[in-house]
Amino acid sequence: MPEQGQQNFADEKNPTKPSTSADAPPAKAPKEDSNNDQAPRKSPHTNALKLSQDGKPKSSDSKQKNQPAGGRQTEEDERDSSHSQDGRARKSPKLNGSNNKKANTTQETFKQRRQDFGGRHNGTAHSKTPNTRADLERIAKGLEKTRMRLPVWLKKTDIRYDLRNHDVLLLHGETGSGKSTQVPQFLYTEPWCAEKRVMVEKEDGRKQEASVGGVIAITQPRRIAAITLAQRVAAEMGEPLSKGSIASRQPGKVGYSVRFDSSVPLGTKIKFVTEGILLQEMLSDPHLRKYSAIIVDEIHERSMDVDLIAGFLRNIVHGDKKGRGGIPLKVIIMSATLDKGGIEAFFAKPETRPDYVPGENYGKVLATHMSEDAVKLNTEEKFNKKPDTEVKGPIGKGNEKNSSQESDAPNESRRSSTDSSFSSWSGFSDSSAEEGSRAQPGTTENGTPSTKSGKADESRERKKTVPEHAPTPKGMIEGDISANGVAWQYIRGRQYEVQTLYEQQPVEDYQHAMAEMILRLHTEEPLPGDILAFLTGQEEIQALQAELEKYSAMLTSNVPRLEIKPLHGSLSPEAQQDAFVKVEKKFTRKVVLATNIAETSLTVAGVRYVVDCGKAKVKQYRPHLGLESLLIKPISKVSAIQRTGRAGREARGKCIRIYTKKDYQSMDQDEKPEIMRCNVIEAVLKMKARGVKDVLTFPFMDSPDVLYMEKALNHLYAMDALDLDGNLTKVGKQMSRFPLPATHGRVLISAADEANDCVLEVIDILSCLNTDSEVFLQPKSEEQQEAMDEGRSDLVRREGDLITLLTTMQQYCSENTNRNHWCERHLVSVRAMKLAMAIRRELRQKAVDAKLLSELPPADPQPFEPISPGKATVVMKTFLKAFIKETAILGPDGVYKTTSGKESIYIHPSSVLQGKRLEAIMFLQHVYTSKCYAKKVSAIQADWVAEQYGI
Ligand SMILES: Nc1ncnc2c1ncn2[C@@H]1O[C@H](COP(=O)(O)OP(=O)(O)OP(=O)(O)O)[C@@H](O)[C@H]1O
Repeated sequence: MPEQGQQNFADEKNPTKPSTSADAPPAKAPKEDSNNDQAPRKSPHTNALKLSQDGKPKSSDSKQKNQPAGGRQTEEDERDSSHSQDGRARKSPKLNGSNNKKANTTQETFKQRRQDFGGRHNGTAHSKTPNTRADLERIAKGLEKTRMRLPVWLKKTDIRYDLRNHDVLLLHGETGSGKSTQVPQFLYTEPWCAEKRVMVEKEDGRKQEASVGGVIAITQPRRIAAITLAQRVAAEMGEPLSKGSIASRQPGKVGYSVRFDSSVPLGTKIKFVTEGILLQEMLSDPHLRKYSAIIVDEIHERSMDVDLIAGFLRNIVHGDKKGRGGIPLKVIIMSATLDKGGIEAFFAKPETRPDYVPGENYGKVLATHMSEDAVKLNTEEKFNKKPDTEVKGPIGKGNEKNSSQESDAPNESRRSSTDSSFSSWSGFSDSSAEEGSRAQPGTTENGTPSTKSGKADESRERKKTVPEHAPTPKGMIEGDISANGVAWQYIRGRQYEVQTLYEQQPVEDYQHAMAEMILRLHTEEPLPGDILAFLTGQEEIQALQAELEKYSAMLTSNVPRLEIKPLHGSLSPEAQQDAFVKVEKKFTRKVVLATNIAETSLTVAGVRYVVDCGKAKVKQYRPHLGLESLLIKPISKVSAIQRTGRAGREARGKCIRIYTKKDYQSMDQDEKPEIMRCNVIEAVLKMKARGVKDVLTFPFMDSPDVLYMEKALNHLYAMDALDLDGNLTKVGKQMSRFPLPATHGRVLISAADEANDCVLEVIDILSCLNTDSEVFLQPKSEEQQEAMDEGRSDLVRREGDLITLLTTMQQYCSENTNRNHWCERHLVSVRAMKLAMAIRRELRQKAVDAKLLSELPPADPQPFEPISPGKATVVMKTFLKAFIKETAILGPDGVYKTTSGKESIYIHPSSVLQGKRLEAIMFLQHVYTSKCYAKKVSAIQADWVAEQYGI
């Protein structure tokens, strides 16, 4: 459901920016998702699944056995299939395995293979933690061979060599080639990476001795990637990675730091961080003195934060380095879908590219992130190989007609070798075939050298062997060998190949098609081989999970069990980690249903099949309304390639795209950078807080629209964060130090004014607003609605949602028996409340540090005292200071009109004020679908608005 980004703490990509979480409306809510206006949901296999009298699925007709899954069209062939003309009516998959004898006899092999497959301690979430150094070393030893087979290993020497001679390296390597896990390990022992004591220049020009360097930071767009990569790298290095405060007292080389969770052992050399955390660190360490190198991973995502980081890094790289005592900061930019030319121009020494001007490059220098050729290389050419290399092994049988023959006559009705793999569920993979399918590093699957220069690269590799911990050996050139100062490496090949399949015809209902495909894969593909499916949001995931679980219960005993795991931003970190755990149960296949949170960086243990719906929720700013909306849109080619790359990481795999090849070809090359389509108020505040005087001349790869910048500057000025000269005021400085969206920070500061004196109340409300999911669970039926109305009657306040949230938090905290039961009774989310409590603790402490509170309040539980109407008015007026533009007045026609744009707006069904006719409202969020809904609504008076506008 598209909606305005909810401001929240735990947003994956940026802890201080609006969340993309969406909540399901109550049963009686109108259909909101205009982008998702589809026919009523059908069960998967309505055409297909035949149930016997006892409700169990019957086997479908034997013809089905030979049909390709969903009549897919591979990259190189089209064929007739079980599709009807409209491409939707696939025939039934067999839900009772056709090869149960093989299945039963191979269960032992399966068990064995699962152990070989990586074991428990491979850096994925696991149930048992190794205790001793010896355990850790054993695990690391076990992973060594796998590491050395990664394509990036062939480039180890080149990478080291380049960074001894350049400050910037662009690393373009295919998904799964080993960039994120191996590159920091190649570099942390390099001589330039040692910590040094030097004289640095302070902001006031005075000199002082300080430590510079010693640590490598690797930024990730999402917290889950930062955590799982740190776990993996720690496992590969035989290093401990404990949680919480113990971690900071224990020695170790690998750590991570994300919002609300960090593990940074003593002596950390490699630290995975989210982009937001690195920006936060720059507040106190603008020269990044702690670091010898910053690796910016997945730059293609072009989040607002990564664009800011790139600009700051460019300034450090080309600056005078006095703040670092003359020690250069190495910058490594990595992606599987890298815009090489554009980023190279951006980081090049300015004197070498006098024609290059940062700032207006989207669609020109910086577009596109990948050249068409590179995309081709990653997709079409890759799969256009000789059929025997493509289909041998566990997925295909390798004995059918080859696909190149078929591609000669694409319209003929025939089965390709690839299709055969969808014939029926047929037991377990053949390990020898599996081994055979492994693409050797540096070679393509048919054995030819994979790097562009092939043998030349290998001999260069031999010549330039740099032993660990060694100074530059003879023969290696010291000094800057590239005039523009930017080195570039390309890593071709991933460890295992992935075959891409398309729909033959556009699907009418992608959710239905996804369900059908998942079941089809499950019933026809051998184990092991988990499935990762990409959907657009939480509601879709929940609906599909319910559907699959229902069908799972109907599977006959000779078909593996299904274990469904959701993976989206609104889940707790623990619940997210659950999706990464290898399935321990026998004869079971894991199906992970994910949003684009899993699109880049991640290796989800066990996954061999990816099913991609081809869509995602995208945030869009409308400056004239001052509103931001989430819309479901087709993804870009770059995203499709990244999603495909989630398969083929532990074994060869398949990616099934629930769209046609034509759809793929018509996709945009890449996503417009966030900074060009979103509200930039957070970015402007961050720049100002880090000393950028003129934000319009900041070296952005792509500059936001001047109108967006002006809006942001005006808004900050209206909130007293900037003075007339555009300098940050005391209020602005305080705002930037709170881990909150700018508007929320402003409210908190106003709350401390003597006239308001409501800091604790405001913190309670902000804590609830900044969780990553809704505090109130939505009823799913009429009965639940009734139960909820009754259960929540003591929480609901006529002043609206903010005061209702305050009452909820206060009652929850006063509960001294069982808080979980309390949540259950009130249909309140236990998880959201736990997170809200963590945020509350942090905000209270920060409020004391910022002197907004004189001391910490007494510990809970405290007796509950309902807020008085007078105080409630004060609290709402405090919010109005930052949300004056988010107000609306009731018109004579009974419709609210926004005070800033005179747009019609309606109270969302989830609000306690829904259906109420009030003089005026203030809303903190909105959902823009078929019409504009206001969320988090408060009942206010029109003269408060006039007062605030100074009318
Ligand atoms: N948590 C993990 N569990 C199991 N294997 C892993 C894990 N993380 C990485 N690997 C293995 O290491 C390989 C390389 O992973 P890595 O993340 O370094 O690749 P990458 O080139 O950065 O990929 P991408 O561009 O998709 O982020 C994976 O293909 C997988 O085989």
